[in-house]
Amino acid sequence: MAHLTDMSSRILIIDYGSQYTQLIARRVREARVYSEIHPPTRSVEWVREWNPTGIILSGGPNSVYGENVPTADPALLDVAPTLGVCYGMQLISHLLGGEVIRGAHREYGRDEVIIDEGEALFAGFTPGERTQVWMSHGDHVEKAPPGFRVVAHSGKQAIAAIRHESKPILAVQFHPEVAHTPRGSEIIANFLFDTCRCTPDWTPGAFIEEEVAKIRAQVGNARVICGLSGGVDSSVAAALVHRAIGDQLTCIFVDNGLLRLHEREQVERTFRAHLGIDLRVVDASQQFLDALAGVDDPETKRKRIGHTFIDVFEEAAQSVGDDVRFLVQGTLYPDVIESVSPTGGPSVTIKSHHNVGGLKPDMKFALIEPLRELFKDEVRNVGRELGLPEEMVGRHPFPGPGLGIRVISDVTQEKLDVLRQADAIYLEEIRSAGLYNEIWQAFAVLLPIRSVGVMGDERTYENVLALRAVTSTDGMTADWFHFPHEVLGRISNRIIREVTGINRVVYDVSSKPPATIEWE
Ligand SMILES: Nc1ncnc2c1ncn2[C@@H]1O[C@H](COP(=O)(O)OP(=O)(O)OP(=O)(O)O)[C@@H](O)[C@H]1O
Ligand SMILES: O=c1[nH]c(=O)c2[nH+]cn([C@@H]3O[C@H](COP(=O)(O)O)[C@@H](O)[C@H]3O)c2[nH]1
Ligand SMILES: NC(=O)CC[C@H](N)C(=O)O
Ligand SMILES: [Mg+2]
Repeated sequence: MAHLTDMSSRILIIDYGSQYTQLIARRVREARVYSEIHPPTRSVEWVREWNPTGIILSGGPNSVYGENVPTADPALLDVAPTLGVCYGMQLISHLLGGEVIRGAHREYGRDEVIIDEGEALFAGFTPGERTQVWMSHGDHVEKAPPGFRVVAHSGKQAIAAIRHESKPILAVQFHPEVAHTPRGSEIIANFLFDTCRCTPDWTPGAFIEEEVAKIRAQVGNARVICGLSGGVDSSVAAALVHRAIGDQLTCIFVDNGLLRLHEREQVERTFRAHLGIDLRVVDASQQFLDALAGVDDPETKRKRIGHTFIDVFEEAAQSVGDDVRFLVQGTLYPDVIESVSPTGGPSVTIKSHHNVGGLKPDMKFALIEPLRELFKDEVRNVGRELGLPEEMVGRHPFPGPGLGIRVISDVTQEKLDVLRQADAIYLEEIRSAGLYNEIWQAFAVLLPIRSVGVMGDERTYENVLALRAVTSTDGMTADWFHFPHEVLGRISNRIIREVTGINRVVYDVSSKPPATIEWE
């Protein structure tokens, strides 16, 4: 890989706080062009100095006509070719004299746009063609600014894309960066290569070597522990760090009592079979149950779980050695963006992932998180490159807070046992129907709602279980999985028959957004 500073093309992404900003970076990365994300507070002089080949303005949660909202100096639009996305498009319109208003209905999820004419941003598309896109906005551009023309529209003539008549300023209302805009990468590539004339010479193939070098420099001779869950991210992080520092690394697997049926045994077995790394298993289930007793607020649960993890790691570190100064976590970008604002930009907290927003503030370790800017499927590829078996890299994600955020309301041992049993049947049936690899993630949720049923002529009054299964590539957007009805029927029958405490099963048909994958 050529060194970053030698790159002939560089894209500056300005983060207005969208959940998807890093996905823009990822698409640019996939097109083999170098990019960096920066907050909207960078001055025009700073940007000129940075010398971008092109600029992308991300989406964001604010409304451009609101007070104290992030904005841009209009002079920015003359520094380099610019593409505005969602809030970015609204901002360009607002700055240059167009009209942005709150719409009667908000548009969330799938939509279609019609390409109005032969526009370079849509090279490869046919004029008049309808193309599927992902929308997530409440405001819209009612009138394009003077000097702009509309190059795509949606629904009832709503403006979906605009371009300046003579300057390289383009904007789209939808999100080309998400996987649910199937031809979004082509649109971004058209901007990069047609409008910005970028050269595709940044290949991330040496990501591993670069990270290995960084980790060695950071760690020196110190000892390092890794929070290992057996999931994809921590296994890949462990393998990567092990490649860098070998025996200085010890992995700690915490049984937090919130794991799935037989998970502890399975993780130990797979890990020992495939990775020659020192592994310690710590049983901390009672500690987690105590921390969760009586808590039903999701954010409080997440923070208690996050803090308890660190307590457990700190204690475990003492048995590893006196000089444990670093904690490796398999944190990925979605964990970060949903928890905090990574660039100091204006994103809001959606949920505090236990390993980011839920961390203990006075923790003793410095963090090593080599995957912090990547997405799940990119991590899977790094894992394959490192030689990890498909059994590890192909696993469905399972969140650190585990069943603790799938028992809605307060967590007790009894509820966990009911959920664990139902969840195991659900996954067993998915596997035996041959659907495991078609689904990105599947799990059951125990609801604090009871309903009346009749079983063997007797009245029952028991809990409702919700099933969730989604398709996704990166966890940032997701769609509910379309199960064959007979499989759903079989799952429901088995759960109601075999699990005492559940007499009704429902299936969750919400996409993300506007829902999230987990319920809490
Ligand atoms: N039971 C556990 N024991 C030790 N560390 C854990 C445990 N659960 C989670 N962690 C830590 O928290 C991080 C984030 O968890 P997360 O579930 O996002 O990732 P993962 O478990 O590695 O992968 P996956 O998303 O495939 O489940 C993990 O990478 C790991 O470092
Ligand atoms: O390790 C984790 N710690 C957490 O606190 C956490 N919360 C959600 N998730 C997982 O992240 C992905 C996106 O989930 P959401 O759509 O619910 O935010 C899904 O794969 C979730 O299972 C977590 N993983
Ligand atoms: N996703 C976005 O960028 C949304 C922009 C703006 N907040 C709206 O709702 O229209
Ligand atoms: Mg996990």
